[in-house]
Amino acid sequence: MTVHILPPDLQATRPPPSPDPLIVVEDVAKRFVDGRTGRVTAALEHLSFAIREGEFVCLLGPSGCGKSSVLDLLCGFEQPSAGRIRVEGGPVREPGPDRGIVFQEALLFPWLSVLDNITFAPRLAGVPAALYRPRAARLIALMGLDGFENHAPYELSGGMRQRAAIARAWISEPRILLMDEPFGALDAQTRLGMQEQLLIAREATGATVLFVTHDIEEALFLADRILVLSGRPGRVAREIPVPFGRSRRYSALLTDERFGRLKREIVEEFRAG
Ligand SMILES: Nc1ncnc2c1ncn2[C@@H]1O[C@H](COP(=O)(O)OP(=O)(O)OP(=O)(O)O)[C@@H](O)[C@H]1O
Repeated sequence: MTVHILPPDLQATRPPPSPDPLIVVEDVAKRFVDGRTGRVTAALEHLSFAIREGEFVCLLGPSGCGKSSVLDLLCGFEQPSAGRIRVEGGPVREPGPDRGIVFQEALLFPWLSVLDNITFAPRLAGVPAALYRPRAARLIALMGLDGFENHAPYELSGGMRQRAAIARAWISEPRILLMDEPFGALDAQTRLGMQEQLLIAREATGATVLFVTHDIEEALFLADRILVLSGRPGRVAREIPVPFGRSRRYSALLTDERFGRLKREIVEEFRAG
């Protein structure tokens, strides 16, 4: 896959990073109550972490440990049962343009073209076409979707649909990108290309990324820091700074002895529960 470098006009114009964390999660619990039976499911308990501006953090944990619930809280789809969540210093009450979201399924509107999907948010917000059109064109090029602007989502491959979903999340210049296993449904080769493209785009935009995955190698390849969640109810069992710097090649990591060591350590952490 061609990897495009983000052009300067797509680089977000932001104030210099603040020394205060951009995202703060403090002793958060999330419990779901079944309205019919009254049964309570504790998804998260005593969850605390902070993320600084510009960091790429992976939330890594086994299935069902509450990873998606963390993103739902940060998006504002759900409210915590206990504890506090602050984004840019304020509480999260609802979804907002400061937080772009990419789910495992691309969730494009099937009746809209690729271009109309990507430009959905600025059109809804009444942004003039002269402002968002050039930006959309560059994102389409960046994501390797040239020539597919007028295609419907069903005419795209799974990888292309996901790239369109990322472009849609990125068009509003979100300060934070929340990604829930976005490459989980892709084949290994497409996935690798997407991961490399994401790292380049993140580097160029300076966006803060919280990326949920259950794939240890994916977390080690992408993250500046990994938060390993415990089994349900999820809390941070371990925090791992990733020592590979920002310009990464997957092939180089595979021969790095630290990669194998960290992978073994995380596997042990999973086994310990
Ligand atoms: N809306 C909901 N109502 C009731 N229970 C829920 C709801 N959302 C999540 N849960 C429960 O909370 C727990 C954590 O779910 P969550 O989807 O956050 O885990 P996850 O780590 O993202 O899982 P996976 O990796 O399998 O997607 C699970 O036991 C799930 O059944």
